[in-house]
Amino acid sequence: MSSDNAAQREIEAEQSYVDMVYERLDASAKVAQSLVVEGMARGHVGNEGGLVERDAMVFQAQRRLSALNAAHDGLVFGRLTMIDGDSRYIGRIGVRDADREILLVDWRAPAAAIFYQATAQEPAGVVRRRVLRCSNDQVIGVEDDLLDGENAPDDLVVIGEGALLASLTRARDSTMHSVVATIQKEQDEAIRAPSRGATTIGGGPGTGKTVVALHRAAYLLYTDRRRFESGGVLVVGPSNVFMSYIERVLPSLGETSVTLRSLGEVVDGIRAGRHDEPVAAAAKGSSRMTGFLAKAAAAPMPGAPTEFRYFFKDDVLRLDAAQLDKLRRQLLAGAKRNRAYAQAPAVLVEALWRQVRGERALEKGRDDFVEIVTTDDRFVDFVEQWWPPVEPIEIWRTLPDVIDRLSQGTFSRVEVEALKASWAASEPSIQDVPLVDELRYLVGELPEATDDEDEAPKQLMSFERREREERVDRFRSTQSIEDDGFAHVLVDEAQDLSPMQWRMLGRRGRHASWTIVGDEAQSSWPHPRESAAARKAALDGKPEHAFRLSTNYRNSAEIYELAAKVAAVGVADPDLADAVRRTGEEPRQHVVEPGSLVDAARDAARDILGRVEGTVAVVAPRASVERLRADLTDLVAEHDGRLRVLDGLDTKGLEFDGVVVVEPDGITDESSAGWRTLYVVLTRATQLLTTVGTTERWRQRIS
Ligand SMILES: Nc1ncnc2c1ncn2[C@@H]1O[C@H](COP(=O)(O)OP(=O)(O)OP(=O)(O)O)[C@@H](O)[C@H]1O
Repeated sequence: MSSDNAAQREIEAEQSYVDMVYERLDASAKVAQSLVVEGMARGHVGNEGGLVERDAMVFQAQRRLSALNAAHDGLVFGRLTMIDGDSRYIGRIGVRDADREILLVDWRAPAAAIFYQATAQEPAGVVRRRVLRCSNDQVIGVEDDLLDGENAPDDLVVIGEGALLASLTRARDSTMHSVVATIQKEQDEAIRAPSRGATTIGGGPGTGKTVVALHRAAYLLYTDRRRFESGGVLVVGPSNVFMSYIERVLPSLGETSVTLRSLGEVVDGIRAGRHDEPVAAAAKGSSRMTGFLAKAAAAPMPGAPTEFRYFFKDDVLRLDAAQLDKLRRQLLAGAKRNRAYAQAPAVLVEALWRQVRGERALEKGRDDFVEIVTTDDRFVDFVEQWWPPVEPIEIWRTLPDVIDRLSQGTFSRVEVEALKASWAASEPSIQDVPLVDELRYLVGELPEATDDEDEAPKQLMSFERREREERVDRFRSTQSIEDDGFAHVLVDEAQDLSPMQWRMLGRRGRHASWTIVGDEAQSSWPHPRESAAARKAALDGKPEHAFRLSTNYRNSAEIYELAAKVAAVGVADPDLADAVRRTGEEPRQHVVEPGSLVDAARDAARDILGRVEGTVAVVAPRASVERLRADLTDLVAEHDGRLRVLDGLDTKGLEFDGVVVVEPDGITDESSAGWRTLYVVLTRATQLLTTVGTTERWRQRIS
């Protein structure tokens, strides 16, 4: 029998088992669907109990349905043949037959752990590990590992060269895929680590840190669904491009309840996608910002009145700037700015009452005075201007105007100018988001508005109702800070987090367990010590458990050898990974005249596009990427979806079959973290790498 025939026979045999599992999956989906319909019908009963019951039932059934649908593609991916002849099938979710017998073991269940843990040295009762390659519900191939040849029956068929290699050499597309069928032992250990304190996953580029962390999120949800689903799991990555790259992994593992946010989107209501230039970015990320922001959060809004005059019977009552300032401090000493909103009228009225000397007023007494003043539009208008409820973003907009006055000595002249220039753009950058978050916590929230006029803060009584609601609604465009906490926080590319970003995430993970993924050698943050201190504060004494991944599954050995030399310039003692896959394709380097740089980049991209099947990136320094993108519009359009033009920072965490690096010296010169950024860029390529530059100082430095 030829090996092709043998493989075909095995595929057919597996297909009949897989068909049976799909039949059961479809039956479960039908049950879930009918529960949704039944649940909806219960709503028509009309009483409150019926509605609550309906909501719970429909919610559960719909969740089950979406998990079943999400797991459909490639549902069955593994089979263990045990020493006693039994078989165990492993899949994205668990499936039982009509008699509740297990047909498919969920990959996260303890019974599936040996699928990942068994090795030829320690087979743990497994004779053969088989990976089923499927396209939707069709088995298209099998790849076997014989783990225990001595105990294998004579007729055991072993096919293929191993599933891992087959999966590593596939062409890359625009999204990351689950690696559930080929998780390696050291990766599995990090995935299944208990959820206590902070689990850190380190290792060089391409070692699977991201994909492992995502599988870990799915694992945690499986092991303690109540805790993690109700408390929430937050996954934070560096950029919007990165988030869309990873967004399909968890749904394909049947998990749809995880919150994915890029660093520019952590605060509700803000979607920032732009990086600041390095000087402004470093200043905004520094913990020196905290003191300045605290002052800005306490300062009067620009244009706030500095005096109040009030004519009352025989008196002219007056609060001057110094008195108002004192009252302001008194209010802020007692509560956060927006919380003090309700107390402001009382404090002002009290200060005015102390000035009353006229007999007529004194005779009528304090209560009469308070009643008259607080319902007088002149007073109400003044309070509204002097102590308005503020959105953090409104204070953020004042920063360029107050920085000179409020930050004396904290920032250098160069930093102040860079900050002002960056704030000239009307929308926040990625680096501004933690600043807005800091301000949210500094100013606090308004007390809940109430529909009952009597309970509403007094100062609003004579206001038009519509105006009040508008203001309060606007304020609420930012979610309540009480809702920020999560049960688990997973941070990817953590080496890049600035101190201010750590503070922002720390607030979300105060009571959470954490998974922290990173590689110092890829860091683009220039001040690691300051960040380490902020990280420590964010984790607040939680115990850390470290895992290190050692094999680079992404880069060819040829590409990684070049990149590793660049890493050694960027950081002392980089954590280098073992890249074992050789392709015979050495990276190419071209040096050209400045006038032909764009043409050379275009030629290199065209060449690579012709030699790989999957995605290609052209990567340039930040300062020139927009221009290059415009120059290459036609090429990008011609290769719809396969070619992207990016700057170095935007390539974080991504991978492409081919990469063209334009002007590497421009990338290393860009910031003090430039060499590490170049290391990141070079390690994005799975197969082909070409550099094109007008100079080659970087090559001389590493040779
Ligand atoms: N066990 C595995 N089986 C198949 N592919 C894998 C495995 N582990 C990792 N990979 C693949 O290797 C590539 C790199 O993985 P990933 O992006 O998670 O690495 P990383 O360590 O986060 O990299 P970087 O630090 O450079 O961003 C991905 O294509 C991933 O699917």
